[in-house]
Amino acid sequence: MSDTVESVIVAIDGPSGTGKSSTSKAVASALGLSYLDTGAQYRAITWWMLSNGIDTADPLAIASAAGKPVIESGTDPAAPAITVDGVDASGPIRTQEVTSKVSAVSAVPEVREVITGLQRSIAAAAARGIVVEGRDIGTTVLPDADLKIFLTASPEARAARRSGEIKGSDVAATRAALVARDAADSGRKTSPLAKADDAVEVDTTELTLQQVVERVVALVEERRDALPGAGERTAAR
Ligand SMILES: Nc1ncnc2c1ncn2[C@@H]1O[C@H](COP(=O)(O)OP(=O)(O)O)[C@@H](O)[C@H]1O
Ligand SMILES: Nc1ccn([C@H]2C[C@H](O)[C@@H](COP(=O)(O)OP(=O)(O)O)O2)c(=O)n1
Repeated sequence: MSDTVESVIVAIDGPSGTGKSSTSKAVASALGLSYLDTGAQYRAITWWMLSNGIDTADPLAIASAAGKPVIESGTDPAAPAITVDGVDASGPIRTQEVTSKVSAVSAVPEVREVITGLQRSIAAAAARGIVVEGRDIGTTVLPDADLKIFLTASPEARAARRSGEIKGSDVAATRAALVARDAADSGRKTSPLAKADDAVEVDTTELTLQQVVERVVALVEERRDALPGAGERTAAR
């Protein structure tokens, strides 16, 4: 291992409830990396559209408004933060209303162009490296990431995890909503949810969160040790 710790970019993609957010935050904290929740950004723009009376069933209206909101993401894994036009949006982006509209809004190419640009500039500014989680990070946003992980889990496990977060929620209804959102996210034309050819797939169905985190941390360390020196690497990019 070299004396200097190389900057490393990690992409973690997968469907809802596979453990992307929990794993990414824990891996970033363990390795001293920045963290970016790209789903929160799509939720934030969706919240802005709803708050500003934009019809989320009208792709043209969404497209023409896509550049208006100012979305800022914090990158501290211990304190994830997101603001829209300077207002804290971390609570409102998790409502059922936003969850039910986010796939339609995030399928609009103009929205993806704006948000993808933001994501690339945040990743480029992360001096020690970053863990970026989403749906199209390994395929589209950061195709040169040093390590790509694709998390999966059975729909049953994912629904049980998600319903565990909301008191009194119905597992069958949660499962149906998850499967519908995955189908919309995987079926859209512009950068759908997909596993990159060079991603490492980790099925988390039978693993604890701690086991997933340990596996990903080991993969990052292995990859980081194999990276060329910082000088050579900068020149190569
Ligand atoms: N391997 C795992 N085993 C059990 N529960 C998990 C596991 N990974 C994540 N969870 C839990 O499942 C829920 C969804 O995880 P989250 O990280 O938000 O998934 P995603 O970001 O992929 O939607 C959270 O309550 C989290 O604590
Ligand atoms: N890179 C990304 C991240 C999220 N999205 C869209 C599709 C997802 O259904 C929504 C919400 O993502 P989020 O990661 O918050 O979803 P869950 O945590 O699984 O509920 O955003 C996307 O299109 N591309």
